[in-house]
Amino acid sequence: MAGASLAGTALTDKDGEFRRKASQFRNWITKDGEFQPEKGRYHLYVSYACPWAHRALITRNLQKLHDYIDVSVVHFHLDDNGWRFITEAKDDDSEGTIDHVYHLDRLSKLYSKANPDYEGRWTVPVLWDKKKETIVSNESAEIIRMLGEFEVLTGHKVDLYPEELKSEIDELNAWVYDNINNGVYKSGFATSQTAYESNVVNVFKYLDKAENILKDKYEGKDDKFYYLIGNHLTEADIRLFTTIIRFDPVYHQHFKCNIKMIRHDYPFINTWMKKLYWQNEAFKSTTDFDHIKKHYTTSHHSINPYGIVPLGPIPNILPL
Ligand SMILES: N[C@@H](CCC(=O)N[C@@H](CS)C(=O)NCC(=O)O)C(=O)O
Repeated sequence: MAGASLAGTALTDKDGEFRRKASQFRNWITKDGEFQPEKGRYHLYVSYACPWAHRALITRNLQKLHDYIDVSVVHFHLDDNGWRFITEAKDDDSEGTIDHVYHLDRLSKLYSKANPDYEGRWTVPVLWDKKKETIVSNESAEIIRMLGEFEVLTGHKVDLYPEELKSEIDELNAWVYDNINNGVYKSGFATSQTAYESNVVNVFKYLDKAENILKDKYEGKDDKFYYLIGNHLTEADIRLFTTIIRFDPVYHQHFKCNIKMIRHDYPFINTWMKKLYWQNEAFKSTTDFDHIKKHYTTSHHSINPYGIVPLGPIPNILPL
């Protein structure tokens, strides 16, 4: 399975449907477990293009972990051998960074180091343990929760999953994941008209649902808060944001999610996204539209064989 073509067809089942496989490294950082929070022990491997890795970058930023967990960024272009790193350090990260830990040229080699028999896909994000030389987790949903454990060292914690909101967050995360986060991929990677149509219609059904949640809360109010759940920024906002910020620039055309646009048709989601982006540095500083656009449009050859990167929409996100 590892190395299967990202052209699209090898990712779909016989019925033309894309079904995402479960992540395989599922350890947890905990105060008194095998993987304890320690300064400098862990390293985060990400792609700036990837919505799942973007969750981890936003959360690292919100939890103020810059001095605790370093980051390596893969090149935006993904090929049949997976993600790669640039091998000579450069002043900017427009094409990613070197692998700061091992100077590897391929992410696949990191997975082999953790488990030589690994047969899954070589995905980002990866939370790497430099002490045990293994992968703690390659599941973004769990990585963003465990970053909260560093509170014992930093004395700082933004509670993104507060006790009293847990069930509401879980409920929202579940349908957002299946129908929106993963829904855009199911639309874009579909290799039959039927699979595409049912998935794309479904994406918009659930965007409508998210729009109505925000509308019910904020219509007619000039509220400084603008969050999906309660009056708090929670992981639910982070998890929806990383898909919505990519929607007009990429998913609308590249994944053919073009029944509506966020900026024209979803005023409440658009305001919510713009507030997060323009008013919270953790969201803006981790969003790299160049990596995002170039990654999708140059990596999926069956969707865009010549790898032409579309110029629009201009701008990628509207001002507040
Ligand atoms: N369930 C994983 C999914 C991660 C994932 O699919 N990442 C994509 C990038 S957006 C990837 O690395 N794909 C490389 C490949 O499939 O070869 C998570 O949320 O952490």
